[in-house]
Amino acid sequence: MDAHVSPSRVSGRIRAPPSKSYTHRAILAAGYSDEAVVRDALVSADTKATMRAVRAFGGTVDRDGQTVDVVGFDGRPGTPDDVIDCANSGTTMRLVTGCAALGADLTVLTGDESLRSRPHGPLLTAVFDLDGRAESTRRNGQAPLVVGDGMTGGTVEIPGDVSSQFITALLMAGAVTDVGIDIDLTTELKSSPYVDITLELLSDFGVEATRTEDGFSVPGGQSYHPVDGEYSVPGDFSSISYLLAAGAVAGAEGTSVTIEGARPSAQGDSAIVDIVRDMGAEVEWDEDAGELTVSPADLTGTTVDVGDTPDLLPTIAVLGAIADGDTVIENCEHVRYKETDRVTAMAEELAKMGANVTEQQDRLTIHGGETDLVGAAVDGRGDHRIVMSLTIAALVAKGETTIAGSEHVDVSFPNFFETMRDLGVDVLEN
Ligand SMILES: O=C(O)C1=C[C@@H](OP(=O)(O)O)[C@@H](O)[C@H](O)C1
Ligand SMILES: C=C(OP(=O)(O)O)C(=O)O
Repeated sequence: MDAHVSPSRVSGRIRAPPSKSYTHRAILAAGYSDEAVVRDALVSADTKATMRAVRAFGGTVDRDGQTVDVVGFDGRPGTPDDVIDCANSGTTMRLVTGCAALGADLTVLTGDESLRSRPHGPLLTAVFDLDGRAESTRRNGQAPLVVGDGMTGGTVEIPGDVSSQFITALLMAGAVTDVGIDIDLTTELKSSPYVDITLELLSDFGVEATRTEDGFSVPGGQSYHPVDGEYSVPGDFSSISYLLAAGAVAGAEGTSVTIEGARPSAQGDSAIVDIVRDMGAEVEWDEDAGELTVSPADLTGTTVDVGDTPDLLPTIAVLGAIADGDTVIENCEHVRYKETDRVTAMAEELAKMGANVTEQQDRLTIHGGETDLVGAAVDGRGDHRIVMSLTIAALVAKGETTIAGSEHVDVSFPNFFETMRDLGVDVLEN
């Protein structure tokens, strides 16, 4: 599907979708438990993949709107009857690999073309080092994966600069091994707030896990029980980044955009609030009410290290293309390992709209303010974040922008275009 976006002014009050990262973890943690209810869950293509995995391991998952009732497999995943399709979801594939490794038999994991091109090698090696089996069928560290053979606990070394999801996978699975898992990082950890999300969620499910001098540690022999049997998912700050950016660059004069569902949590991507402020927009955050209000402003360029916040790169790149002066996005090599290589994708797609962008392996510089953005035919590259960020660029471009593959927003923000329309955006999908 294509989205045809005309220049638009936005204002009004909308609600952010629930967090994808918390939902994945909560559904899988509920699977590891005997029974749990997940409230305010994100129901999207990616989180449905994690629900499928919990069912495949023998759990039941019943959904009524955003409430998900799970009867779990109580720490002992069964052998799936069929291959598990993780679709486009890296989080599902990595976290489910940890779980599948506990099984006495084998599980086969696959996904779409994008997911089958993403790296899993360090996690496969870690499972092998912990006496499980985890292999890439093509022996290149990429899915399809064959995983199982009863991973035991112990100490394992793993690099932290490919994906923090490997750490999350080992911590979640390690809690139900006999002896637990000590993880020693052999490199700096990228995306580290995502491990904080894991530690926070594990604690809410009654599972102890800690940071150590060398990495992380989870004792074994634990069981998952959420307080009162329930867990509520907070709003998603990666999704909020598009809404904040829309309000900052395309707000109707004298109006504002208010975003509900912006409760503080461990999400590193809440850094978008300070980034937008640094660029010159006025943002008020009522943390108790979970409400963000942003007013339009002329933005100026900034420098941002995205080591902890890779998913913000497409949003920051668009803000930079609209702001005056250079915006420098540093420490972004790991953003190349996502649904697409998002460093190249943003450089090339923004260039189609007239932006002047310099791409380096670990850095993206957007030379803003040199020319106005112009509407163009751009490609979302099958990547939800590329589609959503280009939509924000289109709000202020001269003329209509057509974004190919708009349906991919269903990965993390299924009602993205409805929300845009509610804010006053002129968009047609066909
Ligand atoms: O654990 C998570 O929920 C995620 C971790 C991050 O990935 P990496 O750890 O691979 O950088 C992030 O990009 C992804 O969208 C979600
Ligand atoms: C990279 C992302 O997710 P995942 O790794 O789960 O595919 C994302 O949502 O931007």
